[in-house]
Amino acid sequence: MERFERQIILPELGREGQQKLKMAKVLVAGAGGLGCPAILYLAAAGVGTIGIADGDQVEASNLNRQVLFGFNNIGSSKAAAAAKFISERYPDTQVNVYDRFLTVENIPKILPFYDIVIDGTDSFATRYMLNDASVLFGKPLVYGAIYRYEGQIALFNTGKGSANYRDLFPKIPDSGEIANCSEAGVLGVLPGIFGTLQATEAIKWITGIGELLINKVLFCNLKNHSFYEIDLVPSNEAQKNRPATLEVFLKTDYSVNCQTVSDIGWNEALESSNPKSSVFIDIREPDEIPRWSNSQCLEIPYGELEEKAELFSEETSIFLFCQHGIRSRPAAVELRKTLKRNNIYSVTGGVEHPDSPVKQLI
Ligand SMILES: Nc1ncnc2c1ncn2[C@@H]1O[C@H](COP(=O)(O)OP(=O)(O)OP(=O)(O)O)[C@@H](O)[C@H]1O
Repeated sequence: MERFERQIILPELGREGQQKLKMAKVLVAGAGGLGCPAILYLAAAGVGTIGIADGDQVEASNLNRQVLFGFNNIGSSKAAAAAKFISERYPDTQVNVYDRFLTVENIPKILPFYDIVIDGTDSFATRYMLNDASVLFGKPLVYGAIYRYEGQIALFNTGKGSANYRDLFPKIPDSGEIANCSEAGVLGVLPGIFGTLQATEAIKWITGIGELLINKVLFCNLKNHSFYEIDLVPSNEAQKNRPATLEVFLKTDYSVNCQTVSDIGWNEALESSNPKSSVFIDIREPDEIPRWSNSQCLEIPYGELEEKAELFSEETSIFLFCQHGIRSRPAAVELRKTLKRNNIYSVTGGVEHPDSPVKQLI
């Protein structure tokens, strides 16, 4: 009781609210930038059972924001490392570890056990899959997403008339349209703020405190301190592609809907390329430096790419690169669509990547 004294004295929470938290079961999908702070504050607040699902391992580049991990965790399962962190500090929290990615096959066995789910994942395929599962199993979903200095959060699927992810994004974007943290970068505190807001929304839903973000999306931009909300109107039209039954859900291949572009690293691209059957194309503007003088590399700025790419035979693999790998991704998506073939790649990290031959020449 002493551990929760400061929140029990909150008039709206009290012993009753604390008991509700103790009885609550929250599933956190993804123990990454959003998931880590969410898990930490849920446990600190006294949520009785937390499920942590993630099939990934800790990398050094995660440490600026995934605050449950340190250098000693590099290479370990994120779900197991997060669970260890929590169990050591809050032995009164029951932690269930799912050290695997959530999929259409495993989520029907996991989700029904929980009261609410927090989405801390980073792929469209998973976001739509989690959303559709939460509707099918009648579980509220706390949505959160971040980009560079901005983020958004909402509470979906709390019952009849409550909007879900498909009302916010009816059309699944091509994965290349929007960069993720590894391409766009992220200030570590941003997922800290949004993961904590997600935990807050879950705690409010469990205890019945305050107003919930139902049919609303909250946005925040850290650069100019703007916090604002928009209304979200549920629509039947947005729901037409959502599997209506468990049977259809189990057969849905979410990764097919999210068209993926094969990103390729410099080392793999260089190894698999050969002058007769592949070409590297620098899609930057001519004044961008450093340049790569290599017989296998052509310089075709993004704007001229579509018309000139017709010149390459179907067998030629095309490796597109730019400064950081941000423009080459949508360029590869567009070119794959135009030329109707898949042997077109975006080289991860562009010329600024440490493995890039251009960087190594400097
Ligand atoms: N289907 C899924 N089930 C469970 N966890 C998932 C699923 N898809 C993605 N995740 C996890 O969501 C987390 C998202 O974290 P975050 O956005 O911070 O990115 P990251 O993948 O850890 O790092 P980076 O994008 O920099 O490589 C990751 O740990 C990832 O493994």
